Amino acid sequence: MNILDKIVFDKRKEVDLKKLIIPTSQLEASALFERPTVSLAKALANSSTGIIAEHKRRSPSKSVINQNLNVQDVAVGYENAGVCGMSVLTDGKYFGGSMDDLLLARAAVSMPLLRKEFIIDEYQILEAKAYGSDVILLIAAILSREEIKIYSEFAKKLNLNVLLEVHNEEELQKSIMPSLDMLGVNNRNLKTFEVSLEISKILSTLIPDEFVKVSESGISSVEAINDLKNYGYKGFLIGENFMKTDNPGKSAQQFIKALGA
Ligand SMILES: O=C(O)c1ccccc1NCC(=O)[C@H](O)[C@H](O)COP(=O)(O)O
Repeated sequence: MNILDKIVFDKRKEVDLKKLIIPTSQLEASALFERPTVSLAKALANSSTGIIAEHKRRSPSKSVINQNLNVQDVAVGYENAGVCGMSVLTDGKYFGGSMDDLLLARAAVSMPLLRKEFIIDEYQILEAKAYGSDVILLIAAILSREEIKIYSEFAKKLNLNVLLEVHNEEELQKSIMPSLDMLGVNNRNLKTFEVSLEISKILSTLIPDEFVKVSESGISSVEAINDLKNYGYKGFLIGENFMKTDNPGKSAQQFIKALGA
């Protein structure tokens, strides 16, 4: 099994267990379920910087990145830095995240929040909404076209934005459909961890204009962003580059200042 297979294997067990503990009726009754959501796609389309900053304690590829930070401090720092939105990893086993991270971030900021998760069940989309998320991530490598359609249409009914993530042409071709808001190209191969920004450049011409284009992973320089902008990218998801520092908000602020957009 590669790492993605392992994550999905564990995720199925986790979701089955959660369903027994918190029924969907309880998720739907949560106060945040009625909260009007904020569009990340619109924020990116109207931005000249396009940064989506991530909260990421550890990862399968890098092990520990930073376990010493308070998620609310990180969220407020990112918002004050002027990022367009924040990605909150909620997977516990492989990334050290939690649903509480999402809830705490939601309580601290008003910018769009992306639940960064391995979604394989509608239950997780209800959970995302109940815990204050504005956006869900769907990963083409772990979903069929039919599942992408069902989950993205379900998310749209809940007024959530959908970011669909691909890593190669085959994943992109099978995924294009009107119920997506943003198409993200992950520069990291989630099976081998190899990172190349060239993937974003190669796939850029195949992404229809109606979708906001997002480049994800391995981005650590202003030069890389300025280069990717030439390929039509409006969003840039950055995790480790900010999270490896003592003050991710300040790092994001300096990065955005250097972008000078
Ligand atoms: O980051 C990993 O090692 C990883 C491994 C397996 C599945 C997903 C993984 N990462 C999720 C992400 O897509 C990134 O956290 C995100 O794009 C930010 O990447 P980076 O700026 O390189 O931290």
